[in-house]
Amino acid sequence: MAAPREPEVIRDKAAMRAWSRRRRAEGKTIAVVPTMGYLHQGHLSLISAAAASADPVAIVVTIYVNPSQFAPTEDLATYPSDFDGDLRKLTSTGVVDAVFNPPDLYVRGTDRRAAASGGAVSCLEEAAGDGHESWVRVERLEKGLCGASRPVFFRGVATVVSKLFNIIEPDVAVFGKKDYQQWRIICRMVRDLDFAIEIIGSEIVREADGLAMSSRNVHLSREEREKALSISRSLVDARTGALKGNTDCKQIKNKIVQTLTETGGQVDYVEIVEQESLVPVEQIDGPVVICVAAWFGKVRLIDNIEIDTRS
Ligand SMILES: Nc1ncnc2c1ncn2[C@@H]1O[C@H](COP(=O)(O)OP(=O)(O)OP(=O)(O)O)[C@@H](O)[C@H]1O
Ligand SMILES: CC(C)(CO)[C@@H](O)C(=O)[O-]
Ligand code: BAL
Repeated sequence: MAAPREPEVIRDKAAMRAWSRRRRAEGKTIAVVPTMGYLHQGHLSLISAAAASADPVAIVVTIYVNPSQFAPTEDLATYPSDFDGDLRKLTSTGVVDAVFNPPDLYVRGTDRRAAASGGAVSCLEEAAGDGHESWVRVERLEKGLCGASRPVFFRGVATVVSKLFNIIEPDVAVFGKKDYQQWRIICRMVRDLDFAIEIIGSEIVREADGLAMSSRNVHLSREEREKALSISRSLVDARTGALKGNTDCKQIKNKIVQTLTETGGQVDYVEIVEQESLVPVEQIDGPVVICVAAWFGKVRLIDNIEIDTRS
């Protein structure tokens, strides 16, 4: 493990771009790990993947809770944050060179409604006149799964990630497969819009008992957390069953819904889709991923498991 080293904290877009260009001029590959902070081992695994992606490499971790990916009914206001704790964790890795932590990435404009809420609108839909109005959409991939219940989510993600790419100008960007649809959408966006950036998808990091690590887990009570283990357990059971020949998707989905519901979860969706296209399938006979979103108390959790019955 590398010796602890405190990263440089950069809050200004122009300073960030200038920093990246200096590092590139020194011959370094720039790798970025976009996050919303409140870091855990899942995030640190993305940093390890960034460190392994090139040599010499300069690693930038972004910490920015992007308002435009939250609908007004969602949890922007309660999203956990602990910048000092994050900085300590990043320092302890010894490999992070810079943290990009901008106060705001959007031009708010002078629209009266946005100004009335201090410009701090949770969804930028209302920004009008001279405010932000340009959006990146990955039209088909954004529709299903999380896109069905989070209407502005992927538009906000694709847009803010494009902005981060334009500011940081990375060669490599690392995303977690925990947010499977998000990872696939970013891959498609980079391909379609000719961003010269290699996207690395990094495996899900779990707690010892199987729960996928997530910043939002902090909001689970002890009982909710125990019940939420039914997500990873039902996914592992489904995979074991599929590898033994139980490949009927309707049956598999019904079983997962039943397990989650019986343990007190409220299911948002359970879907079995092709890994790259995210098109739903009826039978598992190629590379698929089972994706789940479910509420435990006030916390919406997502998880997934990849299955390839041919391998
Ligand atoms: N358990 C995990 N394993 C691997 N990658 C992860 C894990 N949790 C988050 N990531 C990845 O970290 C990046 C930043 O995610 P984010 O900051 O939203 O954290 P998060 O834990 O997913 O938070 P939440 O799900 O509560 O929004 C994303 O690419 C995400 O997929
Ligand atoms: C990619 C991201 C940093 C964009 O805000 C966010 O959606 C996340 O943390 O997964
Ligand atoms: N990890 C994805 C960020 C979000 O849920 O808003």
